[in-house]
Amino acid sequence: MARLASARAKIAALRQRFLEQLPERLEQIQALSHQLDMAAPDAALLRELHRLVHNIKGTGRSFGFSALGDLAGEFEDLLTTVLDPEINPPPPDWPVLLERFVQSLVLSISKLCTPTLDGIVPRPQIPELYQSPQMFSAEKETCLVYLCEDDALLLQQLSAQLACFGYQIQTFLSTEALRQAVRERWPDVVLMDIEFPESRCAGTETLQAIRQETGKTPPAVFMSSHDDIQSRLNAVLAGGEAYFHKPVNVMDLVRVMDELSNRSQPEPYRVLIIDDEPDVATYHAILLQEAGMLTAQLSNPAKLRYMLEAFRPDIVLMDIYMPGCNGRDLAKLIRQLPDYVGLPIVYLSSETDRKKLFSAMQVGVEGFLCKPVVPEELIAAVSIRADRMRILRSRMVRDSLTGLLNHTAITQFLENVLANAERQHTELCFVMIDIDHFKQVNDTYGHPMGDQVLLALSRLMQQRLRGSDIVGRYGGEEFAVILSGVSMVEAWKVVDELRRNFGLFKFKTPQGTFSSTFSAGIASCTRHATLTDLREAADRVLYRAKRNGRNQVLVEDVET
Ligand SMILES: Nc1nc2c(ncn2[C@@H]2O[C@H](COP(=O)(O)OP(=O)(O)OP(=O)(O)O)[C@@H](O)[C@H]2O)c(=O)[nH]1
Repeated sequence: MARLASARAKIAALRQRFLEQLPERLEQIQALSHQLDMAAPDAALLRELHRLVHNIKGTGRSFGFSALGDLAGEFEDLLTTVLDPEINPPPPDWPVLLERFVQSLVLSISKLCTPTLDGIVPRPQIPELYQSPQMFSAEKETCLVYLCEDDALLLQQLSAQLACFGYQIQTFLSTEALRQAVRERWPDVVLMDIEFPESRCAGTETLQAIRQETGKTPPAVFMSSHDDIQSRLNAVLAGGEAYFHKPVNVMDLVRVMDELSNRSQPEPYRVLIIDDEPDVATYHAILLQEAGMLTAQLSNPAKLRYMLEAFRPDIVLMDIYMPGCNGRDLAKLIRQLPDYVGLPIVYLSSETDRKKLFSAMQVGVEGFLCKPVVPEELIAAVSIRADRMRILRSRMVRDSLTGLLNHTAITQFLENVLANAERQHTELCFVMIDIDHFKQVNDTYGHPMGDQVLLALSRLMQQRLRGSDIVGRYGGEEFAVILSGVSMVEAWKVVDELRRNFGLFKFKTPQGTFSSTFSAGIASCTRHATLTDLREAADRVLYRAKRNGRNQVLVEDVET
C-alpha cells in the first residue's frame, strides 16, 4: 500500500508540474501564432504550433484536465486543416478562429492556474490507480499436481521429470481415481490426458463433471495426441488453461504450470516509453511500474539504438508526434534493424484521425492506445504483447529440454560480458561442466532417465546460482556457466557446492535408485582475454578433472 501511495504522490507532483508549465507553453503558442503570416503561413511554424497544441491535448487529458484537453483538441483539428488543406480545407475565416482558440486557451489556462478563493487549485478527474495483483500474491510452498494419464509408461516418465522441478505429483491411471482424489483434496493443478479407454473426450468430460459437482474447476492443463480444433475447443470449454499436443515438451509444461501455480516469478516486463513530453512518459511509467514492470524513457530519438541495446525492451510504447521526427518514422526505423523486426510497438497518442492512424500503423506497428488511457487497458495491452515477445524470444535462445540458454545464446552472452569485463576491469570466470559417465546412465536406465538427470542439474543450477550468473546447455551433457565479478577461488566454492548438492540427488528407477556426479573446469578472463582462449582453457581444465577421476571441480591455477 505504501508503494501505491507513493505512486499517487508522484502522479500528483507530475500534474502539478504540468500546471506550472502551462503559462510557458501558452507563451510559446502565442509567440508562434503572432509570427504566423496568415496569408502564407510557414509550414515549419505551423507544424511546431500543431505539436505544442497537440501536446497540451494529450498531456492535459492524461492528467485529467479534460476541458483543457478538449479545447486543445478542437484547436488541433483546425491546425490540421491548415497544414493539410488538400485532405480537408480549412474554413475561410481560419485566422480569426485560430486567434479565438488562442484566447480561449489563455482563459482556460489562467482559470486552471489561479488558485480558488480557498487557495486550492481545482482537482482534476484522475484515473484510479491499478493495484497490481503481484504486489499481494504470496508464493506457494509446494504445488500439488494431479497427473492423470492412462499410458502407464508416460505417466511414470512425466511424473519423474516433473518431480525434478519440485512439484508434488500424484499419479492416476483412470479418470475415476482422479475424481475421487479431487473430492478428498483439492489440487493446485490438474494435468491430464484427454482420451481414455471409456471415451475419446473423457479428460475434458471429467473436468466438466468436477465443475458440476463442486461448482469450480482446478487449473487444468490438457495433453492429447489429437491436434484438431474440436479437441482444443472442448478443452477450452472444459476450463483448460493450456493444451499440449503429444509428445509434450517438459519445459513448456513446466513454464505453464509455474504460471498456474504462482510459483514462477517471471522477470518483470521491460517497457521503453518514447515521448517528447517527459512528464507524460513518467506518468505512464508510474502506472506500469505499479503493475511490476520495468520502464525506461526516451525523449531524444537520437539515442534510440543505444537504448534498445542497453535496456532490451520487450515492448516499445511511443507517441506519434515528436520534434524532428514522428512515431511512424521511428517505428519504421526500428523495423529496419534486424534484431528488432519482431519487437512489439504500440502507439500511445491522442491522435484520433483514423486516416493518420492507419498510415502510422502501416509500418508494422502492433496497436494503438488513445490518450488518456485507462490504466488497466494500458497494463493489459502491454502485458499481452510483452508476454508473447518473451515466449518467441525464449524459443530462439533457450534449449527445449532444460530451458537453459542454448549454445548460440551462451556464446553470444560470453562475448558481451567478456567485452564488458574488459572495459570495466572486472573479473569473470567461465565454467565448463560435464556429467560423468552419462552414456552409462542412458545405457543402463534409458534415455528418458538420462533426460531427467539433465533436467535435475539444470534446475539445481537455476535455483542455486545468482540471478546475474548466466547458465547454458553447451551441448549434450555439457553445461556452461558464466560467473561475473568473482575470482577463481570464489567461483570454485560456488561450483563445488553445486557438485556436492547434485551428488545428493537420488533418481528413482524400476531397477532401484542411483545418483550422478559431474566434473567441472574453471578459467578466468584475467588470463584469457579472447572468447576462444577462455573457452579452450576451461575445456582443458575440465578434461584434466575427468582424467583425475571425475566428480571434482578444478581451476586453472591448480591445473598448471
Ligand atoms: N538422455 C540424453 N542423453 C544425451 C543427450 N544429449 C547427449 N546425450 C548422451 O550423452 C552421452 C555422452 O557420452 P560421452 O560423451 O561418451 O561421455 P560420458 O559417458 O558422459 O563420459 P565422461 O564424460 O567421460 O564422464 C551420449 O551417450 C549421448 O547420447 C540428451 O539430450 N539426453
